[in-house]
Amino acid sequence: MAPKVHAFEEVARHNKKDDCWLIISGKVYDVTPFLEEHPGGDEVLLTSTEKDATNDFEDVGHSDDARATMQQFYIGEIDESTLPVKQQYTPPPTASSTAVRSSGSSSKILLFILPLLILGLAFVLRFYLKKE
Ligand code: HEM
Repeated sequence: MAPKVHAFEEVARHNKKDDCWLIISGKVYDVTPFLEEHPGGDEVLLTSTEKDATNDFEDVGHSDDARATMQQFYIGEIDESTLPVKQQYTPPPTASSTAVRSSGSSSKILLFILPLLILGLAFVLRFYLKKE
């Protein structure tokens, strides 16, 4: 029989002590009956719900025994396309960097306009002084 494919949203709803599902290496496990027996405690299992717990599971370096034990809790596969995409953190532009950028461009304009203004003023003064 083909394994049942679960959507992430559905799996994520099973996040309680009396109803706890985990996603590990693309597979879904209903570990509810194992919570009390888990040598690492029930809390770590509960905090590994609502996400892909593969890293959490592998980071501990579980034994082959643990991997054999988990088989009895297997209830299907996760629909990978429904897993939330890990967002890459891109820091927003800081106030100082935008200030530098904008002050940079406005000072360039000023550098261009200032000599023209001075030149214009010189012409106007010359015109009036000649008249007098
Ligand atoms: C179906 C899933 C899981 C099964 C069957 C399982 C089983 C086991 C077993 C049998 C042990 C004893 C040590 C060993 O044999 O490796 C253990 C320890 C432990 N597990 Fe899990 N585990 C599962 C998932 C998880 C997850 C998702 C975490 C999250 C971090 C976790 C965290 C731990 C921790 C912290 C220990 C204690 C390690 C120590 O004190 O040495 N386990 N687990």
